[in-house]
Amino acid sequence: MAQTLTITRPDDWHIHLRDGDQLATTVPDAARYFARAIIMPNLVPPVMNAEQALAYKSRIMANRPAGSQFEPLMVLYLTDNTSADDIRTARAAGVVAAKLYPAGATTNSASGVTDITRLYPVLEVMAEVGMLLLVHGEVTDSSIDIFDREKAFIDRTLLPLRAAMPSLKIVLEHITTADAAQFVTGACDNTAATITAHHLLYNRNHMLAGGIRPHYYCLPILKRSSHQEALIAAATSGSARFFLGTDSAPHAKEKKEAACGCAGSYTAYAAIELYAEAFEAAGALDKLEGFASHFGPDFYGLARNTDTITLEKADWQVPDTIAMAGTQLVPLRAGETLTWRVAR
Ligand SMILES: NC(=O)N[C@@H](CC(=O)O)C(=O)O
Ligand SMILES: [Zn+2]
Ligand SMILES: [Zn+2]
Repeated sequence: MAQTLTITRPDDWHIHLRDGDQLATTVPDAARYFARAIIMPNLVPPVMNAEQALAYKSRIMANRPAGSQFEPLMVLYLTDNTSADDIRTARAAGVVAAKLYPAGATTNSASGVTDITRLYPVLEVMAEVGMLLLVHGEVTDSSIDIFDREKAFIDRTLLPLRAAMPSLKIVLEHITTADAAQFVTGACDNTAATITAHHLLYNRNHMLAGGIRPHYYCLPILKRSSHQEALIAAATSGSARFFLGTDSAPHAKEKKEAACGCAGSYTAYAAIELYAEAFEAAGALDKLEGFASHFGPDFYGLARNTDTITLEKADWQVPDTIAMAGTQLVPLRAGETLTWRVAR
């Protein structure tokens, strides 16, 4: 009898589904067993208002597999021009959060925010109407080393923002450093973070030692192993401030394997399987359910899912590529073996 693990059905609190024909690949992958997912709004052009969020949501729903109950949770993309009215209208339309992309920080962030302090009145309204602030936490200052950009963002932007806006719920997305884990642990109760599977499984040696591996390149960039260890400790600590967000971010193979490759790793095809591997390696499989299925909905003020999924220990080979909208994408761990799978 294979080892099995049954947990409350999980949700993904950070995913990129892209748009158009790409949804035919990304939505079924996300909907395999996640009940809900926070849909990142960094399309081109971005999802900036309620109308665009609802239209995007219906394009996602149109790509759900037959019988799927998968629920996309929509997010607004903050720009310098986002108004209090945009927030109120979006909240009334069911949008749950707004995303802060410092302008230029990551994929499709060109329309992002140049100075967050000028949006403080808008953030006040978010706190008032119960909309969360999701943050890509990196400075864009080119004089700051890429490996230090998350810590610099915490010091320069997040600490003052946290102090100025105590009643705003803030999720620091895809954290990559011990500094970020410490910030979240030490901040007020309205503070949480998502952690990706790849930041639990890898450090920058995996990306750079013995050859450059572009499919490990994502932002914020993988850090040294001491940071990886701090993330594993946070994710497996049982603290309700840390929960699952894959940051699965598909880019076509030729856009990754290029002289100037795009940032983002595709993990949605095997998300919970990859997390199970990381938690098992840490001797903490008993902590996976809280991280994957309880703490996210608790922080968002949503009900936990009531049904379950079962993982089983069984080797299987990851395909070399996955077809997406007339291109191929190379999933993280392409051609390698995974040791967990979701039982049917
Ligand atoms: N994580 C990434 O490296 N890329 C994401 C954007 C993001 O989440 O920062 C993408 O949209 O490709
Ligand atoms: Zn990001
Ligand atoms: Zn992301």
